[in-house]
Formats: sequence, C-alpha cells, structure tokens
Amino acid sequence: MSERPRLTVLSGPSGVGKSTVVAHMRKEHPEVWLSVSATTRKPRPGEKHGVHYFFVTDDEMDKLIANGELLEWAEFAGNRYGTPRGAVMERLEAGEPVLLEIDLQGARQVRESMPEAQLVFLAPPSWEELVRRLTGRGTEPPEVIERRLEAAKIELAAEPEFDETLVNTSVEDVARELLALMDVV
Ligand SMILES: Nc1ncnc2c1ncn2[C@@H]1O[C@H](COP(=O)(O)OP(=O)(O)OP(=O)(O)O)[C@@H](O)[C@H]1O
Ligand SMILES: Nc1nc2c(ncn2[C@@H]2O[C@H](COP(=O)(O)O)[C@@H](O)[C@H]2O)c(=O)[nH]1
Repeated sequence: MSERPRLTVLSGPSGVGKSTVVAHMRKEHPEVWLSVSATTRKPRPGEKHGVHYFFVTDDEMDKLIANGELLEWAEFAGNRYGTPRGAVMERLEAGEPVLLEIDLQGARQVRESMPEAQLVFLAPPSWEELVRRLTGRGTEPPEVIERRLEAAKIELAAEPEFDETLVNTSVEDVARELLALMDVV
C-alpha cells in the first residue's frame, strides 16, 4: 500500500497573503484539496458559505466542538475557527494532497494529533509590509486590525516551530515553492 501523503498546514500572520498564495496555486493545481473551515466570523463581501468558510452561529460551533467534529479549533481575534475532521480524513484516505490554512494555535494542535503533518510558515518580507497588506485589504476596522497585529507578533515569534518557512515576496514564487513542498510538482 502506498504511504498516505502528508497533510500540509499553512500558517502565518493575518494579512501575510496565505489565501492569495493558495488561490494562485489552486488555479493551476485544482487537485490540491483545501479544507473549508467553520467560523463564527461574519462573511466579508463576496465570501460564500461552503466555499470560503462554513459560516456558523456560536451554538453551531459549540456543537461541532462538543461532538468532536473538528480536527482542531481556535479563537482568533474575537471569532472561532475550526477544521471539519471528516472531510480531511476522507481526502487523506483517498490519497489527495490536503492543505489546511489555519492559525498558529490550530497548527500546534495538528502537530500534536498528526505528527506526520508538514507545517509551513508564511512570513512577510517585513513588519511594515505586513501592516500595509492587512490595512490595504480594507476588510477589517482599525480595532480588529490592531488585534490581528497583536496576534501577528506572537505568530512571528513562533516561526521556529515550523518545518519550513516561505517568505511571501512574490505570490508566484511562493505558490511554486509550496507546491514543491507538497510534492505536487
Ligand atoms: N506577495 C504579495 N505582494 C503584495 N501584496 C500581497 C502579496 N500577497 C498577498 N498580498 C495582498 O495582501 C493582502 C492580504 O492577503 P490575504 O488576504 O491573502 O492574506 P491572509 O494571510 O490570507 O490573511 P488572513 O489570515 O487575515 O485571512 C491582500 O490584499 C493581498 O492582495
Ligand atoms: N485554527 C484555525 N484557524 C483558522 C481556520 N480557518 C482560518 N483560520 C485562520 O484564522 C485567521 C483569520 O482568518 P480570516 O479569514 O478571518 O482573515 C487566519 O490566520 C486564518 O488562517 C481554522 O479552521 N482553524
């Protein structure tokens, strides 16, 4: 029997460009399966239920957690986020390359429960550029940006915990590097 492919976790501070890199990568390689998380955060304009996230109520999130349906979950900047366990396990069993885009707390939980997982940290070229990207995205009010930047300081300090670090200077370059780490190309 062939070895089960490793699960890859992509983490990094809010605004570093995780979603941008993953979207670019999946345009060329749709066979990379990206887990759709559940979240209590409200949708941003253009975000679709079941595509970008499963947008759930606090009660629904409580139930997902209580029923053990999440592989990992965390509270991040005032909202909860979690990875539905069933879909991830199905895809791994089917031999597909599986990617999770989650925060540091979630990455640490995956490391505990699935030590074979590959943890990749996406770093900004500089702190100033991270602030510019997060602010420039224009999706969060100033107080939420502040909370996310506070979290970013902790996340950047945790970079040595990861197996690999990619610096997001060029979306194209990082997408290529991530594909190589996932053994897709
Ligand atoms: N290499 C890059 N150079 C310049 N801008 C970039 C680059 N990568 C991403 N961006 C821009 O940075 C902003 C944040 O990117 P994105 O939303 O992908 O970040 P994220 O890490 O997924 O954030 P979050 O964790 O909050 O979901 C977006 O406006 C995006 O267009
Ligand atoms: N621990 C988890 N973190 C997750 C999950 N899904 C997304 N995230 C991370 O949350 C922050 C904020 O995301 P945003 O969409 O509100 O900007 C970011 O770091 C995501 O990677 C998850 O299932 N578990």
